[in-house]
Amino acid sequence: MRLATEAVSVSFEGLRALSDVTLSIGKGEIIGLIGPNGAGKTTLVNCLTGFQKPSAGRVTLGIRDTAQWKTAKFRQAGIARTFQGGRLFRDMTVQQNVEVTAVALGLSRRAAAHEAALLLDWMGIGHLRGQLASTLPYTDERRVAIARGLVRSPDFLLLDEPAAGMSDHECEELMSLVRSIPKDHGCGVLLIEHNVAVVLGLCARIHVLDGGRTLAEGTPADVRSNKSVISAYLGAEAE
Ligand SMILES: Nc1ncnc2c1ncn2[C@@H]1O[C@H](COP(=O)(O)OP(=O)(O)OP(=O)(O)O)[C@@H](O)[C@H]1O
Repeated sequence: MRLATEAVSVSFEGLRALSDVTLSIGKGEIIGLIGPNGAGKTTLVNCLTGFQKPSAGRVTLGIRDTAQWKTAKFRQAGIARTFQGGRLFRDMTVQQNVEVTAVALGLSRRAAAHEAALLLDWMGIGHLRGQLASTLPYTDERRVAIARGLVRSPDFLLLDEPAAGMSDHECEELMSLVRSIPKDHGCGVLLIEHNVAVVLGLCARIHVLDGGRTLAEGTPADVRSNKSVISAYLGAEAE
């Protein structure tokens, strides 16, 4: 099963945020989504997760067209995401933040508590269970957000710049967890990440957006050698 956009376009009052973008993610794959600020990366993730309806084109999950789906249905159907800001419930503990998602997705309180504990341990933050979300450093906030995304084993997890603002070391730690998500949780991952070297090292395929359009897509080797990517975006980093 694949999660896909087919020729998706999005316009905001005349501004073309996305034009004709076709992309797909398979279960078990890690796909990188890169591009300069304003390229349309978050808008594409919003389309894939039901937070934005395309102005044209389709978003499909397997053979299902999602056009009539409400936002909540995407998560119930196994498409999870994180947000740039983390979006935790600040007055709840770390454990409660994960539990409420599990309850919202149909687990009993008891099963939700169990699953939350397992996921927090997997993320390496089990010891923070009782801490209020408002007191967390942003590195741990992002981990809690990913744990929430993994509740009830989604088929796809879309991560919107989970490592933004992290040090190289923190980013490396997080990316080694991201790398093991397909194996340990059985889902496909789409990763937005500004550090091109990280994406090239982690992702089987990479999609490059620029000004809302697909500039290139392919393996890290394809992207690294693509002339328009080099001149428009990668510059010296690709040399
Ligand atoms: N709700 C909205 N209303 C109007 N314009 C929007 C809206 N959301 C995004 N845009 C515009 O659409 C374009 C694409 O934005 P988007 O956030 O998808 O880019 P991005 O690649 O995720 O950027 P960044 O790397 O800065 O997060 C930008 O010009 C942005 O200003």
